[in-house]
Amino acid sequence: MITVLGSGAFGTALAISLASNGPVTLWSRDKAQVQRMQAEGANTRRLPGVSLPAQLNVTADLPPMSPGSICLLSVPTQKLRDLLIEHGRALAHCHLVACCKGVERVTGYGPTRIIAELVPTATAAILTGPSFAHDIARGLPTALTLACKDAVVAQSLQTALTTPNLRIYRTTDATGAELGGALKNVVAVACGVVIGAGLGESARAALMTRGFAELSRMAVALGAEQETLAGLSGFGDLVLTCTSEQSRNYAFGMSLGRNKCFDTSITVEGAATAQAVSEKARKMQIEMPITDVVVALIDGKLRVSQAMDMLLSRPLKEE
Ligand SMILES: NC(=O)c1ccc[n+]([C@@H]2O[C@H](COP(=O)([O-])OP(=O)(O)OC[C@H]3O[C@@H](n4cnc5c(N)ncnc54)[C@H](O)[C@@H]3O)[C@@H](O)[C@H]2O)c1
Ligand SMILES: O=P(O)(O)OC[C@H](O)CO
Repeated sequence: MITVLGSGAFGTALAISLASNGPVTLWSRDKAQVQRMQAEGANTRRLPGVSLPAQLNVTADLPPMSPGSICLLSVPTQKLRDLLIEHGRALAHCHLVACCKGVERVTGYGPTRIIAELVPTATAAILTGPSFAHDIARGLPTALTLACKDAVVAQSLQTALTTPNLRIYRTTDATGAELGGALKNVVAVACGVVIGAGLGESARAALMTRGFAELSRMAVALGAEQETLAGLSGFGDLVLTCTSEQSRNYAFGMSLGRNKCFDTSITVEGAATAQAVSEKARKMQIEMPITDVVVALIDGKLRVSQAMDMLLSRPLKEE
């Protein structure tokens, strides 16, 4: 039995897809939301228009976990620590699969390191790659990367999480998989700004390319393999997130580019990640000009025109 913790858009979508293999439990901390989902047979707040299958049990009571149980942790990265502080003991001997993309603002840690710190007896893994919750929930074909440092566990999770519409690849490079997924969100915010401000698709293509160079520089310095970054969890997700208005990071960037407000209740992982990574890069003396500009725009310290001037006036160099 697979348990998904967190009944937001992504957790619900994964639970729906996994239910085509067998029974799945979807846990939410919010009793009222559970009652609504049970009554309506859908998660109308986060995934409107998609019915919950019969094999999916929605509950506010965390079921007992036997050793080796698979638990997907689908909450925003900035909330993962709170979830594990509250429920880590119940998850002590599970395979914990982070389903979030970000770097923790306060510590600079990625999801697998947060798991390792708070639940050291569990196995930490991450599921990431180009995928919109609505696409997965509607049964559209999607390919993701499952990363776990333990090759044997990686293989068993790959098998368990593959469904008719979810094709899972595996890697032991958890650092590469989680950094690619986290850092592409920052580039997506920047691309949204460019399109929102009417600067054109050529500028976006340049930003995506230089953004990929920037995220690779940082991720490799932190131990990622370049091959992983060029795969689904890095380049693949960068392409999706930087080109679709379905992306919340991209949509947030567009609102910055248009000088419009954005609903603060919407999960935008790239904002906190940009701040965490910009600080880390400064300490490591790694140049991340796009990330720095995203932070300055979010903080209101730069206008879009000034940001573009800063990026375009950098010293000329080899590609
Ligand atoms: N939505 C997508 O299309 C998509 C696709 C791929 C990956 N992701 C990733 O999935 C992660 C979650 O995103 P989402 O779209 O599901 O967000 P969401 O905003 O739809 O849902 C977040 C959920 O987390 C719950 N939550 C927050 N703090 C919690 C806590 N302490 N304990 C228990 N539950 C808590 C909230 O109640 C909410 O149900 C993000 O890292 C995102 O990058 C999302
Ligand atoms: O809506 P976003 O921007 O959080 O993107 C969702 C996924 O990460 C895309 O793969």
